[in-house]
Amino acid sequence: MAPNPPQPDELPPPCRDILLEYSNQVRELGRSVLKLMSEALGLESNHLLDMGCAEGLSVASHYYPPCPQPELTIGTYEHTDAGFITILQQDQIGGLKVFYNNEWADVPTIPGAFVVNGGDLLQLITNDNFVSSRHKVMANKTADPRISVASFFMRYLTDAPNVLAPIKELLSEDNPAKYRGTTEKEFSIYFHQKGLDETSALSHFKI
Ligand SMILES: O=C(O)CCC(=O)C(=O)O
Ligand SMILES: [Fe+2]
Repeated sequence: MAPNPPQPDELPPPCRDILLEYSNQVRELGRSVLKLMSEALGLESNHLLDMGCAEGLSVASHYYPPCPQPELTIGTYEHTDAGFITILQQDQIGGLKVFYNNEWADVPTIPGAFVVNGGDLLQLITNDNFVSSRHKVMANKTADPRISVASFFMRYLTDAPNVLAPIKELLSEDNPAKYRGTTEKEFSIYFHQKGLDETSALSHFKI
């Protein structure tokens, strides 16, 4: 949806208007979250926005059919997201788990609430101040399918002028940069080549 939005007639008519409206609204929400994250890091509130963290947006809808034998499979394999943040809307079915305090925890379904996952590029530019969340989706035996909408903040496979590296204000002699500089394009190409597995794309960029 950004920086190169589709032509409306490229989107399926049943979700055309709502998808365009949703992505505008979710982009605003993402901008607010990124401002709060900048402040939490002790930076100017526009710092992450000025680095381009809200310039790219891809929206993916997921449909997980009910599964008669969920113990034999998985909905989405464990992974971290590549970008800065992901704003996720899940329905009431549940099944999303996040790796927290060394164990897999259920992410409760709360009507009207969004889940915000930090991604690998956020971890890279914050030099591990924010760590990307490992998450996965379990298959469900429920009568209804599970539907989720994930909004990824990143310019995937797109030329972006800026080089991304750990933010200087967060570094010190005792806390040197842990990652080399990269671009959203280089990072996303590497992330996709690697595929979704338990390994982190970040190790490829470690100094
Ligand atoms: O369906 C979900 O709740 C999560 C999907 C997900 O992790 C992703 O699209 O990266
Ligand atoms: Fe994900």
